[in-house]
Amino acid sequence: MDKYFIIDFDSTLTRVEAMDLLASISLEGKPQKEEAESKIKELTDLGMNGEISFRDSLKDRLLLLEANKSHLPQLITALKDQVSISFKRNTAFFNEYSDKIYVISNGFREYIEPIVTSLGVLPDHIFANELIFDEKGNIKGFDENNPLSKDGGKAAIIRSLDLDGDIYVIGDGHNDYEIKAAGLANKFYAFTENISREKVMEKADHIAPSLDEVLFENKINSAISYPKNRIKVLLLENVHPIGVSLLEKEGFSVEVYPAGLDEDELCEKIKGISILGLRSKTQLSRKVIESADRLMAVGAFCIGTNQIDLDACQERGVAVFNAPFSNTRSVVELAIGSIIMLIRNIFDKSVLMHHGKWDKSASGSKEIRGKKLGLIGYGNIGAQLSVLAESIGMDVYYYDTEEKLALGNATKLDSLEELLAEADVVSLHVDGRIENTNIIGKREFDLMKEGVIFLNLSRGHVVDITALKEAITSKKVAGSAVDVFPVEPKSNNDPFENELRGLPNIILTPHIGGSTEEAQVNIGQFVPARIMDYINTGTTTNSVNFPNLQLPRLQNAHRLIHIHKNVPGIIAKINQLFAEHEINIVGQYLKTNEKIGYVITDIDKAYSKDLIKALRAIDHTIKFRVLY
Ligand SMILES: NC(=O)C1=CN([C@@H]2O[C@H](COP(=O)(O)OP(=O)(O)OC[C@H]3O[C@@H](n4cnc5c(N)ncnc54)[C@H](O)[C@@H]3O)[C@@H](O)[C@H]2O)C=CC1
Ligand SMILES: O=C(O)CCC(=O)C(=O)O
Repeated sequence: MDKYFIIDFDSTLTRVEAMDLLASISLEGKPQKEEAESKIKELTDLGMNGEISFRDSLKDRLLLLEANKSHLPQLITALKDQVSISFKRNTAFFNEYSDKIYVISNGFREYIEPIVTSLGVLPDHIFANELIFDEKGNIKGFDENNPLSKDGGKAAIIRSLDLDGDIYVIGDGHNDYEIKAAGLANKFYAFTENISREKVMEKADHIAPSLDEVLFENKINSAISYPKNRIKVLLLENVHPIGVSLLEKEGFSVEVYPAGLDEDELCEKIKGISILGLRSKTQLSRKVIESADRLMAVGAFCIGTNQIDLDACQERGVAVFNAPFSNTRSVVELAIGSIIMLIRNIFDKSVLMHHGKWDKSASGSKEIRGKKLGLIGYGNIGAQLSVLAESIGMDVYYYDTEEKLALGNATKLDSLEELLAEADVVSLHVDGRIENTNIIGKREFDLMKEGVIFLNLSRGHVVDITALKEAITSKKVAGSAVDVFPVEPKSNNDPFENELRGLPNIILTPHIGGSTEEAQVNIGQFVPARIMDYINTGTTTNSVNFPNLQLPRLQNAHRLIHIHKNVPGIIAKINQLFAEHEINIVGQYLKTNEKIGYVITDIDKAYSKDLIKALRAIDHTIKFRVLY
């Protein structure tokens, strides 16, 4: 059975309503411009939603336009730039299916024809209204005998065409739906790439956020390998709106959830999800990863990735990305602020003031100048804190399990014990790997100086909380700032339970070290960019569990992405298949880590389905995808 595609023009084939554009040209410099333009938009919407008769909407809009024939060339030039993005990239569809595509519009042939014929639509497959001009070229009306100037006009045209086959209507307006309502189409696709009209979407058989979606649904080759709207993204834990909007703009279907989810909830929610975004609260366990059926990438909208089972992700070919330095500065600033507040006992004094008590005294209150700051963990945060603390007069000492370059005048120490014995202020900046559980406990507090200030802004489980409580109670620790806890509430609505509550000179903060507007914007931009690079090109730069490969943009080629278990001989098998299928390789990139191999092969356009099947069937293949 032949398939015919009936395509609407305004807001479907082009991103705009041509009449709005004509108004902005014809009313340029006229005092009534703004008012007339908004009236035209309103009339367009009322007509498109089926709230007023189409003919009335057209008549009233034309009157407001005050347009002339001389405005049309400018309109046509502007419209050429406004062809919808997914239509622009699918010109091959217009060429291949030219005898099956009709553009039927209630707009005007005078500007529609030059645009759609340039895409490959045949002139006798264009049906539209026609303008009438007076002797001065002013638009004075339209041909009222044209069926498209009447309500139900589109259906009348289809009826007269008497097409022998299935009919698919693609449009954004109620008048497009009417073709289906009249029993003349098999399917109505509500096209939402440019505008989403609730009333139209409700009636659609299928929502099509792009032409690619229609082509994919109809098993027709499209310019991209997979419609983006089919890629579902789940963003948990209040990811910054900028991240949400970047992923939406890319065309993904994005769902947001304000809090974290527990394991069972997530096992359910993750079904069908291709990209998961989370922060520090959500535990992405092996069980969850094994419940995922489409997961391709995880974005940790934070630095730490200890909440994610990275091995399980790797074994399933799921690439994990984080934001390794987007909130570094924010944590450092909170640490500096906390040190000063604690060493002056400001918080307790402030609380007393709120209760009406004036306690002016210098006792136990010190400057930080000349005090020894001991940093445990000298990574991005530790090192930046080192520089800032030194610039305000502290002497910095650090201990790191890795070899790290001392910045400024910082002194590297060879053991944790040395550091604990030396420091007036101890600040923890290690990562949350499981081996770091309780690295600071009773023994370590005992090794610290009397009256030490102790900060943990890294991860809750690295400190034994009971030991810290005892150290505070016994006055061994004179002040402490704790931002992270072994158990943290899932959302702002859940209570905070912890034995540190109510102790003196303790700053408790709800895991907000990285929660500044600047950091969240940085993260919201950084992580989606990595994910989109990965989805669109296969690039894995900054992935925390995949071999890092920076790939060139695809040009006139197909990219085959093969993720496999790192066992000998896979690349040989891949290339043997290319040779057997006489495939010309235009570029190949390979990187492995201990567990997986990541092979990207760019090939000439021609390849067979058998090749793809054979590549997928290679033993130890974890994931395979094609990009074009
Ligand atoms: N409170 C908050 O809101 C935030 C907390 N964080 C936490 O801070 C941690 C550190 O962040 P970055 O400095 O960016 O990470 P990083 O990975 O650059 O640095 C961590 C450093 O700790 C060292 N290290 C690990 N275990 C150690 C041990 N047992 N003893 C001594 N050194 C050890 C590592 O060798 C590394 O140099 C993150 O992993 C995250 O858990 C990060 C951002 C915000
Ligand atoms: O802001 C968050 O949710 C987590 C911050 C954090 O701990 C991190 O970046 O590792």
